[in-house]
Amino acid sequence: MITVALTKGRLFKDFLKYMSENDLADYSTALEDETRSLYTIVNNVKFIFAKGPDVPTYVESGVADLGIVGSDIITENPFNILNVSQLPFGDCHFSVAALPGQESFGVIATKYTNIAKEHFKNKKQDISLIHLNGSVELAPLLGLSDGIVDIVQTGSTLKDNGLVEYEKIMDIHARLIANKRTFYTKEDEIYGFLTEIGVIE
Ligand SMILES: Nc1ncnc2c1ncn2[C@@H]1O[C@H](COP(=O)(O)OP(=O)(O)OP(=O)(O)O)[C@@H](O)[C@H]1O
Ligand SMILES: O=P(O)(O)OC[C@H]1O[C@H](OP(=O)(O)OP(=O)(O)O)[C@H](O)[C@@H]1O
Repeated sequence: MITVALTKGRLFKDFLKYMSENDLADYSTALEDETRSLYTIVNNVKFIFAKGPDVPTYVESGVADLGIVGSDIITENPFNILNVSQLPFGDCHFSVAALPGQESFGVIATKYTNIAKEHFKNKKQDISLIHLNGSVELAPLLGLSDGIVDIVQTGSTLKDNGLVEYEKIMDIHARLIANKRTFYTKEDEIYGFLTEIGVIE
């Protein structure tokens, strides 16, 4: 049996859509189970449902063999894992955003402090960072920060809060990650699963 760590939110919905578009009804039907159970077994594959930032923790330790996670998560906090491939969903990007007319950025609020720190360091701009856990768009509206570094997908959250993008920092995609040891010790099962779901040929 192999174990695959998934997130519970957007990426999970994208993965289900990918499974149903690729005629993998066995998986999509079983995964659509509406109970609060945090794992399910389909065709000898155990899927566990975790928070995004915890997916690489399960994979690094080897209690999960594979994981699906946003590249934002593993860029913000590097893990000792195999970064196997990009998946065809979960596309979005990181941007610096602020109220229109903002002239300089001294204070930035973000959930992603390492990515923000690196970005401004590369631009040789001295900033202070405020770490928030969500709803970061509030910070410039309330004067807590001059701007934010955050994920933008449709742009609706920025627009609905009167903020604009100043700079795109990097693209984000869903990634398939694997444990460095079991990727080889469970090679047949892992390759079987990845071939079945069309991630490798
Ligand atoms: N608009 C978006 N906002 C945030 N993340 C997005 C967006 N669009 C795509 N993503 C991707 O989705 C990932 C989050 O996936 P998902 O929502 O399944 O995780 P989660 O841990 O269940 O979520 P949450 O943190 O919202 O509870 C992010 O790491 C990012 O790569
Ligand atoms: O460009 P959009 O399609 O509007 O998506 C971007 C928004 O989605 C994410 O927030 P999320 O809903 O995960 O909530 P959070 O603010 O609590 O992190 C992200 O932090 C933005 O706020």
